[in-house]
Amino acid sequence: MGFVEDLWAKSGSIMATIMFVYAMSEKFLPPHLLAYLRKYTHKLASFVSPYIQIIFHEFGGERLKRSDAFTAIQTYLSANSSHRVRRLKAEVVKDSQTPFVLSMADNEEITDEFQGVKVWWTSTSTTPKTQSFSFYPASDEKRFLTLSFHKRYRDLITGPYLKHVIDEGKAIAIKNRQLKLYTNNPSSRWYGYRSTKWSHIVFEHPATFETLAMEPEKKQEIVNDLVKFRNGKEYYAKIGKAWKRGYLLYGPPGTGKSSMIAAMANFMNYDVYDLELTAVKENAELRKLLIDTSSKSIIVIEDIDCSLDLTGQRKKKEKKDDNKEAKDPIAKMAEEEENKDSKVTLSGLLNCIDGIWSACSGERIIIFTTNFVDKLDPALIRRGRMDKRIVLSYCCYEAFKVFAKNYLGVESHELFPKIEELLGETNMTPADVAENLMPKSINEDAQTCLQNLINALELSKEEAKKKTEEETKKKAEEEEARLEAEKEKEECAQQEVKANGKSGDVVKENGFSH
Ligand SMILES: Nc1ncnc2c1ncn2[C@@H]1O[C@H](COP(=O)(O)OP(=O)(O)OP(=O)(O)O)[C@@H](O)[C@H]1O
Repeated sequence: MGFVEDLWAKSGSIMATIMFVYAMSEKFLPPHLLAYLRKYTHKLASFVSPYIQIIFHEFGGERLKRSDAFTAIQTYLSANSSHRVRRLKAEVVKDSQTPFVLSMADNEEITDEFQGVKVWWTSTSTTPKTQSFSFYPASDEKRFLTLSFHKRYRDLITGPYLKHVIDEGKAIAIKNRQLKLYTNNPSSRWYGYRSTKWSHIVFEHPATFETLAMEPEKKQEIVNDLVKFRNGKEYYAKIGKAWKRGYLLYGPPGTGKSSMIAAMANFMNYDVYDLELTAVKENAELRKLLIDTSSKSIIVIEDIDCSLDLTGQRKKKEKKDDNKEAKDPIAKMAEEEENKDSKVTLSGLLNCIDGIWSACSGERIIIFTTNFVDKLDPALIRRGRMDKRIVLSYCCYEAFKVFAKNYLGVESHELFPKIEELLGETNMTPADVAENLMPKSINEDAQTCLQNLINALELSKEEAKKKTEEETKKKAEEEEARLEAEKEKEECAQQEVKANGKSGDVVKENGFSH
């Protein structure tokens, strides 16, 4: 049995080799001989071999788009077998974390195993002898992967194995991909037509949930929420809703809103789209930008209270700037037309989010940030639109401990109780705590840094006390001035009454005298 299995295995490998030889001969034989060879090799192969071959071409029929299956299989094979193959090919791949990606070189063969069944993969490329001209750079080279396996395992290999290969290939690609930070450019106008698009840079923010200073329970709650969302594909499909989640982050400046967004993006491995609403001139443009976002992305609208005013209209400032730009009469007419009803409004924004993403596949997160939650329109923050609110506030003791561990490598210290006490007595943002705790030179040890923080907290407490005293004093002075003014007013009124009373007497007297 072992011998037979081995024989079959060998013949599978031989078949793969025949395919190479065949592919190589494509390069050198004249076309009419090649046609014969093709016909008879296939006949012979199918007659003698119990092996099946599946071919995956790099490009589809139109050769415009690289086949997703090919890419996923190549990623899977590169990750699982690059150490087993002797000849590798190095390619610069746009979105990869590494400078180049290694994959199996042409005409190499590797063996894979699935549930105890052996399969063989070969990579082949052919260059037809053609003089035809093409616009597509890869059009003269055909590359394909061939999978060979025993026909006994047809169901296992064409079903579960290929699914496993493609799923794993996609997962590896996501893990290895380089995150991007997109920003929308101010839209430009060309004879009445507006156009806008995203431009991107590599996203390399170092913030993670480990570096984020906040209460551990709150942090865990957010992580759990994200994991639930990420695994929620079936759930969202079942309830018939778009696979999206909205977060509202609010808190004073320097409390970690941007750091939280970066930590979320790194944790989820999602691209970030930083949507600058003030650069968007009309709802149609907003729609286009939202449609252009990829799945597995976080769309961020920062300082929402500054981007749209409370009635949902765009800020007047941008409108003024826009007028300056529109000197051409045609463009001016188009702009006047557009101004009638196409401004970016709050309802436009919300409808875009609800409507477009219901029709788009893939998962998306939208995050609004604000320093002033009370200023926001209730329509924006109502449940369903903003699924979760996250308050980021002044630094608490738990958050300080994260900084102490990350910045100084200390988890306990005799100065901790003093810091806990001071943090309870004064409001200091995490940004300021981080700034004060960070060693200023290599000579500063943990003790010095903690003492620096204590000094800063005491100063902050002192300043806050002084400010409160000044405010109290100011209020008292204002109250005194108000009372004084009231007293003066009363005295004036009394004097007036007196004066009027006297003149009344004169009138009376006069009346009498008449
Ligand atoms: N909770 C936090 N955890 C870790 N680092 C923080 C935190 N809050 C602030 N920081 C530090 O302070 C700096 C400023 O924080 P960040 O930009 O995230 O605050 P923000 O709330 O977004 O501020 P703004 O409202 O001004 O944009 C960051 O570079 C980060 O190092």
